[in-house]
Amino acid sequence: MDDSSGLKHKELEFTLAAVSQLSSSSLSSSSSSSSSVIARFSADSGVAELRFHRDSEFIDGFNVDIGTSQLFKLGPVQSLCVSESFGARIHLPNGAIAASKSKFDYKIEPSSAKMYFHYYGQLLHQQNMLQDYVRTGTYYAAVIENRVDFTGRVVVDVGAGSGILSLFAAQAGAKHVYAVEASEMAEYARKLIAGNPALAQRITVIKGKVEEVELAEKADILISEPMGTLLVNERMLESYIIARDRFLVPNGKMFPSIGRIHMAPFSDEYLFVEIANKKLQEYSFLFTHVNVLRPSPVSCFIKFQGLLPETHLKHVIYKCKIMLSTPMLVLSATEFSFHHALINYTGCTVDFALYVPPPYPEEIAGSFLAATELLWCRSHPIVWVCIPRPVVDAFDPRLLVSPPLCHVIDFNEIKEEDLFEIDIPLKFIASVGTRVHGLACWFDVLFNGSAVQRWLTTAPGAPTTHWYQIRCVLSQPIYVLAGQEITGRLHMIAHNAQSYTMYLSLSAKMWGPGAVQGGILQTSSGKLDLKEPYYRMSQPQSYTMAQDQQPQQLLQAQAIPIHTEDLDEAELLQQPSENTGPQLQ
Ligand SMILES: C[S@@+](CC[C@H](N)C(=O)[O-])C[C@H]1O[C@@H](n2cnc3c(N)ncnc32)[C@H](O)[C@@H]1O
Repeated sequence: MDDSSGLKHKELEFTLAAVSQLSSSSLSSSSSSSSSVIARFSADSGVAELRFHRDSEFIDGFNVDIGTSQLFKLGPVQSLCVSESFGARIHLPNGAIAASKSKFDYKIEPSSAKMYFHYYGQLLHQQNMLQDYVRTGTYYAAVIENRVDFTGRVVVDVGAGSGILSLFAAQAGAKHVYAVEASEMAEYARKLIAGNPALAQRITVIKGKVEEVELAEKADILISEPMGTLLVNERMLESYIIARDRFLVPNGKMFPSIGRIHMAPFSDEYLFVEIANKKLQEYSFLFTHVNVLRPSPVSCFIKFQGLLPETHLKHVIYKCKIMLSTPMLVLSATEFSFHHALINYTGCTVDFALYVPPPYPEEIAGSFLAATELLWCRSHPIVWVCIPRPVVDAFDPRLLVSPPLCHVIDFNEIKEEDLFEIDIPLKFIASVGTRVHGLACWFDVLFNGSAVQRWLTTAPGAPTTHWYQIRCVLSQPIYVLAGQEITGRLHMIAHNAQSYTMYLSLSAKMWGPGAVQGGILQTSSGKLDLKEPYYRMSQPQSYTMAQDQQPQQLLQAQAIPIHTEDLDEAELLQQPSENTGPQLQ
């Protein structure tokens, strides 16, 4: 703020609707009595700050430097959370300043992060990725072929997992590799790397989040495998970008450096019918019935009614568990704690109890819960509604209705915030007359080495990876004729369960006479949660092509020839093996 405006010493004041996430020692007691807390923007000492006051008293110990802060919207209606980019400075009573939450902690729900790192802390899941020969082999080839980029260089392996990419980088002659891994897998990585003494002396495993750890030196090159389903699921790309900003020297290399999301409309009657049936089944139990009992404290019993197949039980309980630890963010005006989850499962009914101490919140809003929305209405206090999930499987590329278009994400250039909301306008020309049932998506990434450029692709028709492909099924099909234009939008909004809410709409534009008016004939839209896609692996694989029918370039891609003289090192790689079950990525 400049002097001439006269604003330099002014303060802007507003009363907080709710305080629930401030947790310094001095504020913790006020978390539920929000009405008397006032937030005040000030620019006293030239530093714009947000301060909190209760009963005219400045609450010492929690003030936010606006210059280094970010605003996060927690839900469509509810409050904004203000945080500092590099962790809030909490002034402790003894005068020390403690770094508190990191960027990761501010945007990711703790229960989601806990489950996420627990998943990656298990060897089974690392093994599943290691055994994806297309994935691991392409990384290996890309690193070994581009020795020139690694030799004598400092490398950071972002999210090192088992440490496999660190070993590749060290093999390619890296001066030193910092393997940063937040999960318990870091301990295994240490052991695995120690088992390769020739390389181990040039690798340091650091247990922690890339958003939080400090490194002794800057990196010349970053290597990482941050890709989730549809490239962006898990929101690990943001950690890759943060690592770039924290550790990489200017003009340093990123392996991979570019990601592309490819999209095309598809037609698949079998899938459409299957999903339509599944929806009926899910809705039948996701309409919840709520009884409010009034002992002290007040408890609500939520009963799922209707058909609950065994296969869904795990899913439902899992959701309940997510709810157990997350509602504080939504119910910012009140304490909201669940007493315990599952009480009873009798064939087709699941009950669980939750305690809601009065006063009841006026409104609950938000869609941060994975695959669910929690809505508030007075007559039935809580309604839990399912958001459809996209489908993951390998499909025949002949199901595509038009050539794909792609959305490019340049890892060298993109800002972390650019990934909070991804908005892709869609425009296709139908190659055939058919019914369009949804949008098919896949991705690829580029290793832009100085010697060899290599793409890792998850395209339909290419050798299958553990990512397969993803399909968003519309609630209504759209009829198109060959040559007709299909327009639409894929709008993805990141949520704090490390994934995205997807808003998809597809429309068929008028074709033939009258087309110049640009009229829309039919449109179909839907909302999906990318967090836990439906793995359709129990179904017979829709796409199985005999070896002799495969295009030559695909067979070549599967073999992943490595252009290097160090073929003895290539022998370290295992042979391809089967992919197993559902996974995060
Ligand atoms: C997809 S796995 C890849 C593992 C290994 N690099 C590989 O290619 O086999 C991603 C890994 O990154 C770790 N990870 C995710 N986010 C992280 C973060 N913010 N800081 C540190 N590690 C992270 C996960 O725990 C997981 O082990």
